[in-house]
Amino acid sequence: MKIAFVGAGMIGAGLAVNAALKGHQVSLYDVAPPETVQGTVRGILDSLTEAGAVDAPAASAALAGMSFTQDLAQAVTGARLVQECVPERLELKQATYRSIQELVGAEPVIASSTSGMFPSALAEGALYPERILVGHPYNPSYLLPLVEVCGPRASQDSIDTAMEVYRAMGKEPVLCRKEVHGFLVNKLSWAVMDGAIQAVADGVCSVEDIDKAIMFGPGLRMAVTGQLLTMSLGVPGGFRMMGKKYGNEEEDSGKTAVIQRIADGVDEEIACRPAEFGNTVEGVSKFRDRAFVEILKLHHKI
Ligand SMILES: NC(=O)C1=CN([C@@H]2O[C@H](COP(=O)(O)OP(=O)(O)OC[C@H]3O[C@@H](n4cnc5c(N)ncnc54)[C@H](O)[C@@H]3O)[C@@H](O)[C@H]2O)C=CC1
Ligand SMILES: O=C(O)[C@@H](O)C(=O)[C@H](O)[C@@H](O)CO
Repeated sequence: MKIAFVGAGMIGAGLAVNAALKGHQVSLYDVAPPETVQGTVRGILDSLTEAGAVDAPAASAALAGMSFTQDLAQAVTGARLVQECVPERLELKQATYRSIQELVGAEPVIASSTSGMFPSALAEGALYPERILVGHPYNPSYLLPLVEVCGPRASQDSIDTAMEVYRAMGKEPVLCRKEVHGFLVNKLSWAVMDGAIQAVADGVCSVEDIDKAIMFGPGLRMAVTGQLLTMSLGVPGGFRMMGKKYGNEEEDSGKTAVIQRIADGVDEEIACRPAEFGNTVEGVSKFRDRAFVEILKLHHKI
């Protein structure tokens, strides 16, 4: 399938490389000269090759499958999805969508990489607002799998198409059902950043120590088992027993319904995991430990 990337800087070029490495037809449109964008793409492919993520023939084939243009019509015509990655300016994004939809109508889904703008604001004034949603990636976009899809007012076909295209790019799309500040995890990422800044500002720790604390503690766990599964693994009996273990039984008594919902969700998450990643509590714990060992070896901690 053809996927177009409008704005091919740090984020757009990275996502375009993902799509090209999966064999899709990829077009990159930017106001910068094509050779500038090609240079960005080559740099990403070199990084992936040096890191052992791809081999040189695959990198060359990916580059050959990409077209670089300053002609928007050429870039977006025939695209299933247009990933918008222009600078974080609302008017610029809205003008970009109008230009795209004037050229190709409601054909492509338009997904914005925006860090925090709401899809309803982005779609204001659009010819086909139901085709506009957010597909928020994480830097470095050529490696981090997450794309947060958010579009409560987009059509179901638009949502389904975006999820399908991201999976075909090898990404891990998750659906953010409501327009909330920071979507699913930018909100958490910004909260961690604010907390880290405050700890340093208050003289509680150094910059290096707060980063070490995160990367060798909760950050390492989150990288392998998220947050809710992580906490569940730390308590015999799982999430249902958290209050008892940490002495919050009285406080938790008022949250029984949500704790039950989380515990049931963790049980389902474990059961739905592929066997090789562990689909029992014991299996997940063993997978977790294997993953920690590999990461800690890179940090020369093992
Ligand atoms: N950098 C990051 O860590 C992340 C950024 N984002 C979001 O992704 C979007 C892009 O950010 P970056 O890639 O970091 O910015 P960037 O500045 O690296 O790339 C933006 C690209 O857009 C091009 N551009 C400017 N005006 C244009 C126009 N009218 N039409 C087409 N292209 C145009 C620029 O030449 C540049 O190549 C922003 O909305 C940002 O908030 C999302 C996740 C992470
Ligand atoms: O951190 C990321 O890669 C993304 O969440 C982003 O959108 C931006 O970096 C944003 O967090 C900057 O505030």
